[in-house]
Amino acid sequence: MSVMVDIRSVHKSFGPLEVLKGIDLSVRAGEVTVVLGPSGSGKSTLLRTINHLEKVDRGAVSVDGTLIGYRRVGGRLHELPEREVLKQRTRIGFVFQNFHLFPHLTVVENVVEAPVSALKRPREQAVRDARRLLERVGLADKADAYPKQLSGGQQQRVAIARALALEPKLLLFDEPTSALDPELVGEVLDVIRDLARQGTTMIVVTHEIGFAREVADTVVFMADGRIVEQGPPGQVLDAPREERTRAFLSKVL
Ligand SMILES: Nc1ncnc2c1ncn2[C@@H]1O[C@H](COP(=O)(O)OP(=O)(O)OP(=O)(O)O)[C@@H](O)[C@H]1O
Repeated sequence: MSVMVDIRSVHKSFGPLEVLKGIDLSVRAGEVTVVLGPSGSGKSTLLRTINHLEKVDRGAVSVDGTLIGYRRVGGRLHELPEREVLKQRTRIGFVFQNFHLFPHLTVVENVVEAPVSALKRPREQAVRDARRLLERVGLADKADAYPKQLSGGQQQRVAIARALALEPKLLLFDEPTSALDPELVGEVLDVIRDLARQGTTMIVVTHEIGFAREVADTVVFMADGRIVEQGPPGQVLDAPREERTRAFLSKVL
């Protein structure tokens, strides 16, 4: 299977605080990687470097064979112009904890916005595609509602449909269920589970251990800016080698 994400020796600091301290990670196409770790360990920052919402200080991030944000010229890295970064970013779907929907747009308009503006898709076609995607996440009947008329779980499913509208080669989820009431978590995880079954390449930051066990091909455990453990869920979740992983799992399980 081809490599979709290749992260090499990535370092990132915010002022004096070193948040990523040399991350190496490889994600194969069609696989689901779940990232676990205590608060502040660098999980969100890692996701944000993958679609270049954060620039790395050192190291390299490639997605589908293209260095995001950088170009290698004669062995040295040169930054890509912002326009090219934006173009690459449109092929990576990002689903945030707090949905980030446009409140003044209806559900279908939220889904249509990016393909029309970023991919220059004709609006009529984008609306047809959007309605199909809304059906896929179980929200066909909410297409003309506004976000505030939906539950948190429904809003998050709209956010997933919106990410899918860009036909991304990679989907990133940053704690997609942590802002939801417990009874709404399942409906969002069901959608992600379906995407996994269809072979969507995903990196999911979450504290949902049961979900990780069921869906992940690889579980990555981060602590203090480093990946301290990674492997199949049976290994990392059931037989962790690291004391920090054991302590974390005993708290969240
Ligand atoms: N833009 C920023 N400016 C300054 N510090 C930041 C910035 N973004 C993140 N940090 C700091 O970097 C560290 C890692 O943050 P990050 O959000 O990546 O951790 P996390 O593992 O995702 O945590 P959580 O589970 O709480 O979301 C934290 O100490 C955070 O305060």
